[in-house]
Order: sequence, then C-alpha cells, then structure tokens
Amino acid sequence: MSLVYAKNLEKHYGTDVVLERLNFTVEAGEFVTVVGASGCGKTTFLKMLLGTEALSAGELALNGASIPGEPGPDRGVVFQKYSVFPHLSVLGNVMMAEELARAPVLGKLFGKRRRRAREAAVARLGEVGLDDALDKYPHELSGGMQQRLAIAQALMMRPRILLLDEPFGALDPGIRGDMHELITRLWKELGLTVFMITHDLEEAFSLGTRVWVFDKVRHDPQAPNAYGATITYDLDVDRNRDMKAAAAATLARGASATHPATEEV
Ligand SMILES: Nc1ncnc2c1ncn2[C@@H]1O[C@H](COP(=O)(O)OP(=O)(O)OP(=O)(O)O)[C@@H](O)[C@H]1O
Repeated sequence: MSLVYAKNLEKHYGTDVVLERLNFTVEAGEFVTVVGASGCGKTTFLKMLLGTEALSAGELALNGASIPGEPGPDRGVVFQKYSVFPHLSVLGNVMMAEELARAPVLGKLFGKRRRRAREAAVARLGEVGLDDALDKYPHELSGGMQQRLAIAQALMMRPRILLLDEPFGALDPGIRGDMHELITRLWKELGLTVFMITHDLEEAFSLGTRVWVFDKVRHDPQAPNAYGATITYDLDVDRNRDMKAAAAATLARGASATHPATEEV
C-alpha cells in the first residue's frame, strides 16, 4: 500500500479553484520536491498533507485511510519563517513539541516522562548539530541554527513524513549547502518520506528523488480563477539522474508555457 495517495484531489477557496485533478501515489522513503509559480498552491497542498487545510473534493489518503483533519505526530513540518517559541531555550523548544503532544492541556510533563522527553530532545538536537546550544534562546542563533532547531522540533515525535515549506529559502548559499547535507542525512538515517517546496530548481533536483511541477493546464481568460494548478511534470530524478541538468534548464526557460497539456477553456 502506498504511504500517500491522492485521487482527483481539489482545493477551492470560495469560487477560486487553487488546485485540481491531483492524482499521485507516494511510497515510503521518497523525497518529493515541489516547484511552481508563486501563488499556484504549493503551500496549500502541504497544508492539506499536514491536516490544517481541508480538501474540497477528491481523496487524500495516508496509509490507506483518509488523511486526518488535524496535524498528528506522524507528520512534522518546517516553514521558511522560523517557527520556534522565542521565549523558550533551544532545549525548551524541542521539549515543547513533545509536551504539547502528550500533555495538550497543561503543556507540561512531569517526573519520569519529563526526564524522558528531555533525553529525547537532547538526542534530537544532537542529530541536527545543536548539542552545544541547548541553553541558548532563538534570538541568539543564526538563521541556519534556527532552522536546525525547527527541524529538531519537527522530528521530536519521530514522524514518518516530513513536510518542508521552503525551509532554506532565507539562508545564505553556503549555509544552504550545510542544510542540504543535514536534510539528506536525516532523510536516509530516519527513513523519512519528505515533501519539500522550493523555488530553487537546483535544490529541487539535487535533493529530490522525484520533482513535481505545479502549474495550470486549463485557462479561462474570462475567469482566471476558475481552474487550478495540477502536477504538470512528475520527474523521477533517481532513475534519470542524467536528465537532471537538461530538465532543470527546460523548466527554467518556462516549459509550462509550452506544455503539451496546456488547454484554453
Ligand atoms: N486561507 C485562504 N483563503 C483564501 N485564499 C487563500 C488562502 N490560503 C491561500 N489562498 C490563496 O490560494 C492561492 C495559493 O496560495 P499558496 O500559498 O498555496 O501558494 P504558493 O504556491 O505556496 O505560493 P508561494 O510560492 O508564493 O509561497 C493563492 O492565490 C492564495 O491567495
């Protein structure tokens, strides 16, 4: 059984169709990178996987069952903007991920459970290279360190799926290289399935085993929001490593404008 499955998945906001005709299966262990024009619905798609946006039509299944309508410990998420608590230390931030999940009312664990959560948080912070920064506060961290912290937080509950929304978009190129190594290592070591949005084609092709391009194929000049984006390219990068450069160049030239499936309705 596929880990994630979609059939004719759609998302509308009122009369605006954002996404339509999404059909795919994703197996455990894949690393899917998602590219597409600004505003085409990439974040909305990620939020449907996370469970914070409801689908409007079609099916979206996780492990063969309809995706839960709320976030769960099986899905971790990292956004571009640092999503950490500013008033908590690095260690406190990562422990909070477990405290909120296990003690949602008080947001606090006690005794043995708290000690275990602390040990787990220290281990997660070691995995992302923040073992020397446990007592620092987010404002004392560089952008790269803040994203490492956000990743540790997302991995605290040992999710099977990691959702990344342009996590490295705000970082300097040198730091991005380090983050690419980190995410690749974590993906392999933890056996994660990753969905990652990026605006950087180079990043999409170098990290992903599969690259999806979101774009509109149906257009109504009288009603620009009547049709949404769909997956216009689904490129298996692993099996076709040699086409990587060619495909990246084609996409960069704006292949969507000449995509054979483009229809005017
Ligand atoms: N809660 C909402 N209510 C109404 N419209 C929304 C809502 N969230 C998103 N949209 C609209 O849905 C469309 C897709 O937005 P989304 O953020 O998913 O695009 P995106 O591809 O991630 O963009 P970007 O690359 O700029 O981050 C946009 O037109 C946006 O205005």
